[in-house]
Amino acid sequence: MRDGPLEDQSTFSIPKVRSGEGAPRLVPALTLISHPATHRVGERLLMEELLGGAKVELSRMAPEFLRAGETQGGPLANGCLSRKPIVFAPGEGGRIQLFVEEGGTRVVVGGAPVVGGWEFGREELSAGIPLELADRVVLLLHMAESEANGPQDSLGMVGQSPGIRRVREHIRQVAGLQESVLIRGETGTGKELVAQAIHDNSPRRQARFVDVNMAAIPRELAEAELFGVRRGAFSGAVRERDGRFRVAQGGTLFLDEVGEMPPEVQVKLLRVLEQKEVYPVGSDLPVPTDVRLVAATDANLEAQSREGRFKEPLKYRLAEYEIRLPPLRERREDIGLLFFHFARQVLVELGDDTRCLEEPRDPRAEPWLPSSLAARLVRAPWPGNIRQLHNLTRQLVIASRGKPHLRLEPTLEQELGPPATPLGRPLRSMQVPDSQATPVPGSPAEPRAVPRRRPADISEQELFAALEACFWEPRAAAERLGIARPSIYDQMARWKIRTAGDLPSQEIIDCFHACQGDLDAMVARLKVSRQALQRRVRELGLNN
Ligand SMILES: Nc1ncnc2c1ncn2[C@@H]1O[C@H](COP(=O)(O)OP(=O)(O)OP(=O)(O)O)[C@@H](O)[C@H]1O
Repeated sequence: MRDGPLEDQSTFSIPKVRSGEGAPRLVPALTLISHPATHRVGERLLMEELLGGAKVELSRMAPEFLRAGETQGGPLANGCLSRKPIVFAPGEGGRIQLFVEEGGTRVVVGGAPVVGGWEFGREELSAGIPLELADRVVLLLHMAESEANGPQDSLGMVGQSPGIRRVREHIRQVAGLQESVLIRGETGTGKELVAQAIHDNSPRRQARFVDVNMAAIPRELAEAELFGVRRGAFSGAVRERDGRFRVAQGGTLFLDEVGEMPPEVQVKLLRVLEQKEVYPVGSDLPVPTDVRLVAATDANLEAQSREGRFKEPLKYRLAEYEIRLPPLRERREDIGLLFFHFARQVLVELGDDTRCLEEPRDPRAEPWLPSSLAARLVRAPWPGNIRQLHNLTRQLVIASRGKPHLRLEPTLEQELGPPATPLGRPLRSMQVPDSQATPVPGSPAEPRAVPRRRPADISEQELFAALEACFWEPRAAAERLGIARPSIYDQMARWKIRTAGDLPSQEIIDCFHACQGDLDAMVARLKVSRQALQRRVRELGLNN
């Protein structure tokens, strides 16, 4: 009796592009999914410049890729990539353009080589676009959160995506407390791993972590399993038996698939949680209990409550703190890291050589994980989430034993979805726009997707919305609105929208202290261009 697919139950804690105070800032980014030096996988390049209207050039030599929260990294540095850069440029309406010169690095997107100019839409960007470079390196072009505060202890969980970083923060916040925790997320997203991490980081770590899967216990035995049995309580009960509560005394009891709990057991569990004592089946004598409860579900408990199948008060008791796990399709940037983590595990387990995970001496050698396969992994639908990726990695590695490269057997084809679906569309112009230069009005050489408009026709709301969507960068907002760049400043003055230059020094100083110097937090509060604000902060000597 499982609910169908969730109504996006596990996703609502994942930030979308939002604005306003405290909202995460999304920046176009490139994350390494596959690289012949597999230890580089997971490093990323944030392309902040695109938000400010400038372009980013990517070659073998520059720029540097970093792991989220770290400050030291390096360029792609693979001999098969050209020194001639490929170029990323901002398009209209949040789109991103890619320019590949002939004779430079070969780039394959959606199964087809890109030559000249190409453009990707916002929806494609939020799903993530794999770019195969020179058949050696696979990058995911996507939107990432810019703020990642320092390296994190993994807590046994692989991944650097904002979703998994947030889950780790939740675990750290709640582990040391006594609160019950409800972990929600689709099947295979790692709920049990989170429960274990909570226990391992709690003061109860020396006592037991007891795991009960409510879906695996026959209904009629559920009560006895949890609360124990007194001898003679029913015809089969010849011996006294401790329930799971008793076994977990002093430790953590993990109730997996809690939505499957029979209603009569729900009532008893609620009483146990309220009175902190259990009644074994067939006994009137309460036994005091000291157990921390962690529960997990992929079911829609709210719908079950409405239908009378799950006691609402129990839901509140179980969810004194709630953690939601993102599905894998919303953290595709972690797929490379997870794949190589599982592949290493399997190789070690099989006693096989792990040298295939090191950078080959010959830079022309094909990588162990072919780029086209890495690109397919990153775009697959993954309804079974990390468990499915784990299983598929195992099968791939085992089926390819003794071969120089991983090969996708026809039996695994179906799991990954269609081999290559087209992504993006070609641009009419092959020219990289000089995005730093002021465009010549009406120049026939510059094709424009947004028609030119009279600045006076732009309403206050429209101007504000464009600035907000462009993270308060006037230049980008002007492009978006289809007006000349100098005009946007006139319009901002007309509607009394402040620029960083208009802010009184004292306001900047106060905000700097309130935000503890976090520039992104200041931008969210003051609603002005980041670059310009940074200049003011520097001029005021606040950085020192
Ligand atoms: N972040 C992660 N890093 C490494 N392995 C992970 C991660 N998340 C999940 N896994 C692995 O994926 C598999 C499924 O995880 P887990 O059993 O915790 O999922 P679940 O959400 O509890 O699944 P279900 O709802 O089906 O019980 C396990 O092998 C687990 O070790």
